[in-house]
Amino acid sequence: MQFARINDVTIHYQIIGAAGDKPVLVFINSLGTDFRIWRDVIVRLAGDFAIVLYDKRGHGLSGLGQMPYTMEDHASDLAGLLDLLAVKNAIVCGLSVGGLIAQSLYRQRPDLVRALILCDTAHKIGTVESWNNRIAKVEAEGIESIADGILEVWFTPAFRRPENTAFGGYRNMLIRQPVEGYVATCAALRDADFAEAAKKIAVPTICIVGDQDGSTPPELVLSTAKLIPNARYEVIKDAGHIPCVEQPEALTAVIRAFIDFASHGEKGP
Ligand SMILES: O=C(O)CCC(=O)CC(=O)O
Repeated sequence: MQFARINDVTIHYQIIGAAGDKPVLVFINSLGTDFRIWRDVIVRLAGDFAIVLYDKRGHGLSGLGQMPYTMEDHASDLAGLLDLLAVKNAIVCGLSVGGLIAQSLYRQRPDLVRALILCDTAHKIGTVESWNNRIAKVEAEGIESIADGILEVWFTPAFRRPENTAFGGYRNMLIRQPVEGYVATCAALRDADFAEAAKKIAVPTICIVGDQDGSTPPELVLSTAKLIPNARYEVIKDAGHIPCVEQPEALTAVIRAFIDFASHGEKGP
């Protein structure tokens, strides 16, 4: 287990594989999850890449830090971690709020980013009203009070079968996140709108979405892909908001093909 002190917050991270001449791939998790959601993708990529995983502040084993949070605070934590690890020119893959952190990182520190994989995310997610309602409910009644509704957008009905033990495990992951970190990240989501910044992204980018994503549906993700010059767009079948859990094999294939394209200019997906 590895921990670093970045911007006065304890950040929990993991590195798999030494960089050497391998490309560095950074993964950023979504709201209410920690970096274990990437496990089934990582095991398919390890060996070919140096992989950096971390829990954003307020999630997993990372600390809470100063409230309130902005998307720029989250991105600054990641920049600090990559500086500490002497990583530059990484391929950065973010899921949902992780994708907004990736976009913010690119704005703050373009030297750290050589390509973007924006997974089940957008230039803007939700409305001020929807986030304020969620914040009020979670502050009053806890994360468990909204868990069933959240899990419906995270996963397809096939995954949500009661006998699927993984489903129960991911429910535990959600309801065990710290309320303060969850709520502060909801506020950062509420306040982030990267529509103008998206038009200025000048690195190879792919926008990926699960066909049954109830949080950032395909039409929203496509609208973001259309803002980003030359961005690719790919739909993962039979997946909700978290394809790295539900369809890791298909997602890994799309990631590999995109990296191949971004690295060699070959025809991607
Ligand atoms: O998943 C995220 O990072 C934010 C989008 C969202 O609201 C999904 C959820 O309901 O947990």
